[in-house]
Amino acid sequence: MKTDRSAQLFTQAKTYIPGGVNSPVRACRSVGCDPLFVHKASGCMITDVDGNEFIDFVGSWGPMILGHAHPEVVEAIQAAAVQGTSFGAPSPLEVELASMVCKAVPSMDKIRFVNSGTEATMSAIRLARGYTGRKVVVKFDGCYHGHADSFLVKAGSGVITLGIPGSPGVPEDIVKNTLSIPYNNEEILEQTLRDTNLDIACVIVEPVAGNMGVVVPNLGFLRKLRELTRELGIILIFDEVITGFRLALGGAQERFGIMPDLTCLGKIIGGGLPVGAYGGKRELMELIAPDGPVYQAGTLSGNPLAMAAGLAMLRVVQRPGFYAELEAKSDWFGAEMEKLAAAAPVPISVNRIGSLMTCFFTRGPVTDFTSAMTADAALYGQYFRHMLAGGIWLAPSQFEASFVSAAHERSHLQKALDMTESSFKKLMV
Ligand SMILES: Cc1ncc(COP(=O)(O)O)c(C=O)c1O
Ligand SMILES: N[C@H](C=O)CCC(=O)O
Repeated sequence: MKTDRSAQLFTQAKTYIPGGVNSPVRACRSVGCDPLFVHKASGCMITDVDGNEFIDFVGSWGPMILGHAHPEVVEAIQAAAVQGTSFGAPSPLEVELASMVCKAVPSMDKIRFVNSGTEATMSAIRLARGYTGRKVVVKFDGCYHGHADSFLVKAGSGVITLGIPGSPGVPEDIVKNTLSIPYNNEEILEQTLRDTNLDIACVIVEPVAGNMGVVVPNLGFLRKLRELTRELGIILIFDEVITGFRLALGGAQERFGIMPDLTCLGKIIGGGLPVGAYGGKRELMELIAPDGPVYQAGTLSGNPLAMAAGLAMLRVVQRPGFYAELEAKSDWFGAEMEKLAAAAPVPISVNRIGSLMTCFFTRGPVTDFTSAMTADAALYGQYFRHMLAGGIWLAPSQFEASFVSAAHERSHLQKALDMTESSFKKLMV
């Protein structure tokens, strides 16, 4: 594969940008190659600056549920752009998207738009602390909630990929108010939440973990989490930045029938433009300024281009049969992957729910951070490189999700399966 132009750009990028990238996992270090620079993307295809074409299973880390450059999304952005790109004042599109999201997400009465998933989670824990008057945030090992100080404790995503245990620059005083406990472990959960020495304001959870690779929760664990937090007056925050509008129109909460107090969103609701949001019960959301004293603001929040893109995307996903179709093809794809994994020369464990999947290079089952960490990241690196050479664009880390989109047709998925079969055969232990 010719990669001269990407190599040139990477050299130039490293001169001006730390590691040559604007988000660490993109540097592809854990999979042993340099990043390819993207020229364009359309549907489920992505084309690099050297003209190589790939079937994309990253989808910009989740937002592109319709595939790239969906005509209705592009048209909406163009139409919004000619009216002005930011006003710093309310505009009608925000109201329309807010009402659409609140109607779709079962537990959400009110919503506040921000500019990223990180801003959403950071603001949600501030609100939880403001409401309860308590300090401690409980999270789960291997879950990732963005890069705000409070979350960089046993975090997932790039933090695992790069093997960074915490992060310099995050004061001890902040970290001591974050408690990270194992995912899917009801006993430790109950012990922790009932500990009267802890001043717990909230629990934040990915209702399906996507940032240590995909880890599906035991329903009993999520139910227990809901019961205990309700009983103990602790705010339950679902971080649905990945799962929102992906696992169902109403996200994981609709799929599992478990309602949090606050929900964080991002990715799909911005149609591929920078966005985040948090929302929930009226009584909580009315504490946010200017209605209440919990301050949170943003120059570009409710940006008209992001609102227009999000609205266009959400209109499409609400069409009859959208999720049933995405689910059916993901089920078929996942089942075929499981057959290939079972026949592979090395142990591989496939975790999947709906259109989210991770092949862990370990015997499994992978149910939490400890079992995810038994995966052989070097073997994943080999797999990644074989797949890339065969025209398949996967997440450049063992500890991330793959995403199937509405734009993937059976032929694309079959090509990915064929490449997977031959890549598995080439793996060298
Ligand atoms: C579950 C989850 N929460 C929060 C974030 C942070 O979102 P962002 O990268 O938009 O800040 C991400 C992704 O990065 C995520 O996957
Ligand atoms: N795992 C992250 C989002 O879900 C990956 C995105 C990033 O941090 O670049």
